[in-house]
Amino acid sequence: MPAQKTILRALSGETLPTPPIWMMRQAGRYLPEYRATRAQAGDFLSLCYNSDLATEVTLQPIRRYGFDAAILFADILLLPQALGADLWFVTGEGPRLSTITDQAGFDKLKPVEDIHETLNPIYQTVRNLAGELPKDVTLIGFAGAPWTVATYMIAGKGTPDQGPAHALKAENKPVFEAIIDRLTEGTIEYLSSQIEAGAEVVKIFDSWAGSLKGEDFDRYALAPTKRIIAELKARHPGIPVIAFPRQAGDKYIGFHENSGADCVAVDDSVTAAWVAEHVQPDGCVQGNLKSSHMVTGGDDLVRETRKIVEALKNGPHIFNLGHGITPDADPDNVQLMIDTVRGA
Ligand SMILES: Cc1c2[nH]c(c1CCC(=O)O)Cc1[nH]c(c(CCC(=O)O)c1C)Cc1[nH]c(c(CCC(=O)O)c1C)Cc1[nH]c(c(C)c1CCC(=O)O)C2
Repeated sequence: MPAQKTILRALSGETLPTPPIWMMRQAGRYLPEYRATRAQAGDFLSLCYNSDLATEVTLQPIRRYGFDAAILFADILLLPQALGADLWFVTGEGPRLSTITDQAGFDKLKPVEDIHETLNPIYQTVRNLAGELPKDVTLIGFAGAPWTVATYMIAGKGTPDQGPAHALKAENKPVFEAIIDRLTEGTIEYLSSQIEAGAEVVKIFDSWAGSLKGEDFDRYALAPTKRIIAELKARHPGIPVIAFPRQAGDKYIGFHENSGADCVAVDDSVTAAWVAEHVQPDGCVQGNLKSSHMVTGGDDLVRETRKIVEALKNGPHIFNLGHGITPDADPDNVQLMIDTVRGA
């Protein structure tokens, strides 16, 4: 067998002497070179849809740090936009979308086969990256999980408790479930096209999975993710999938098997020792350093990084943060984390 990339080895269940490493939001505002390219593009969405500049910002953290994986530069909210929702970003506040709260709103969405018209530039970014990345670096494509994307489409913005989506689920289940289904089918097509363009792994971000409890979690976080993974693996045998049901708590236990994911990414609300005991026996895990260490650095960063590497060293592990790096992070702290993981 040819020597494989370290991320792919970990995803196939191999325990490596040093965990491979990449970082959520590794291309982002904490990097001066990202801010410069974003200014050149004009704004965030123009950057996402400009394949050349999106390729450039994806490569920036690879050049600067030599991460083991590159993640496509795009956003989980491009899919609702491709389905016909209006999308814009308010500086300092975040995303805004036209809202869907009833059947009439749902009926305005486009059919799934129409998404590619909008998303073609994203596939072009993937093709560019497949050609330009160093040969030991793995290319990760991604999408949001249906529940998380639906919370933005229903509220029209990010919400602390996903209240509007929970309300629609309670008051108009048919429309709520129709949105989940359309997103599930759209996500299958979107990720399938990324894989055809050259993504070697795909990740499903369910950032708000933790606000679904009990049966709701199984129905609206787990089941759509399972359906997406099953269909992707049927179409692209062997494609590895990372699932990130953020803040799933006890629902992290068994998530590999229940969803079909090759790797479960864990946030920082659980300890690495707990993950080693309850989640890693089922397969590769990814995580889970607190993002705030990228701001504060120092001995705490080194100690906590070592603790995670140590706790997860007896099974397949990809080192990462528990959530995205924040704009106020110090780029030198990222280097310190990488040096600590690699034992430099
Ligand atoms: C919920 C969510 C979104 N987008 C994403 C999620 C799921 C992961 C998570 O929970 O963070 C995922 C995402 N967003 C972005 C990526 C690119 C790949 C990466 O480097 O990780 C990925 C994987 C770029 C981005 N997406 C966004 C930025 C910042 C945009 C800018 O340059 O101003 C980046 C680099 C904007 C964005 N996009 C979104 C929000 C809420 C915001 C505003 C918040 C913020 O400003 O950080 C939606």
